[in-house]
Amino acid sequence: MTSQQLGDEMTDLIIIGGGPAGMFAAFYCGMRQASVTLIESMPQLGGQLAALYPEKYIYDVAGFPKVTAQELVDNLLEQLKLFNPNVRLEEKVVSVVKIAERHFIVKTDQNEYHSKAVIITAGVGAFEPRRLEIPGAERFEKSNLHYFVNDLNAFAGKKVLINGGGDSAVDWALMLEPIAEQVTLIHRRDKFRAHEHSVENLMNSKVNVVTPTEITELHGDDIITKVTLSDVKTKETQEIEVDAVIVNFGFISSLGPIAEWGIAIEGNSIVVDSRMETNIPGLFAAGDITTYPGKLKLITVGFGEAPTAVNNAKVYIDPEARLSPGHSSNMKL
Ligand SMILES: Cc1cc2nc3c(=O)[nH]c(=O)nc-3n(C[C@H](O)[C@H](O)[C@H](O)COP(=O)(O)OP(=O)(O)OC[C@H]3O[C@@H](n4cnc5c(N)ncnc54)[C@H](O)[C@@H]3O)c2cc1C
Repeated sequence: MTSQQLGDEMTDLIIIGGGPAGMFAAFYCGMRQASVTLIESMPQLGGQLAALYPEKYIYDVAGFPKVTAQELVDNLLEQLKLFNPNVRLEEKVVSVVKIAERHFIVKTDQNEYHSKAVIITAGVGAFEPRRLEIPGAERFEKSNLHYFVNDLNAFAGKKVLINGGGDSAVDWALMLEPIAEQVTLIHRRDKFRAHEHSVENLMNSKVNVVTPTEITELHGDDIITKVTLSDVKTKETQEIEVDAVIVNFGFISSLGPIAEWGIAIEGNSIVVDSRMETNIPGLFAAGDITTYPGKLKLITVGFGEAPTAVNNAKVYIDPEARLSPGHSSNMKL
């Protein structure tokens, strides 16, 4: 869904953050025939749902008695594809500046975008994986040190070392075990935090589980070829040969630069009015990032705030436009 639409081209809206609120807001732009660029710092859309709890069931989204977080994200993706918006992944927004009425400049760590209005749906801030704290480790991030698994088959026939003790680490180990030549899972504690059922499957699988162990050295020039593992208690070390290292220590998030954009902030949240507009006209916000009296940080609330923000942004962009979108059931798609 990504496109090369970059630089000076002006869109009606830029949406910052591709969690559920941002995804639904981007879809809703299509409902109002507003052009949009959706920018997300992670390699995937879905926000907290995809990053933190993809396998968990959610019970409080209207119309879904029970849905896993990933299924909800997949459905949002399908809905989003209806209008095929411009989606920019792995770009972190670093600044938003209003240079004139109906003209914002949004800079990411890679590009500069222009739009008539902006909606911030940045949740608890940009997510980043918690990284391996070994000097020089970052030089392998472009080759075989991974913090995400997007394609299991990329590890086919390989010797894979996975480091982590939560659900993702254990799930990846179990999913890769039949595909990879060998899977070793290490964790610095003896006990895994993952779901008991997954841990039981792990212990009955062919995954080589080594605990309490941590990585102390990565060897190789452009790619990691060998890893030194150290027993956390005895400090005994061993070296193992690897083709790939996958680290899952969870994610960290922070409001980061958002706090410096001149927007009224209360605690870690952006103050909005009943139009979901911030103190800067034309700059709106929706979802977990917002605050107002009685605010609830729930997916379903973000799903309501997103259309409110888009419809009001539409009026900001074109004061002649109607606020009310009419009923979607009257549309012919
Ligand atoms: C374990 C867990 C279980 C939960 N269960 C439920 C539940 O059952 N029901 C419920 O209603 N809610 C639940 N929640 C809360 C729910 O996940 C949040 O309310 C929801 O994710 C908020 O959506 P959002 O789109 O506002 O923000 P987020 O999901 O946080 O998404 C924000 C996105 O913006 C991106 N971003 C931030 N800053 C930038 C930037 N500068 N540049 C680019 N991208 C940026 C982030 O990377 C992120 O992907 C749960 C939360 C957790 C952690």
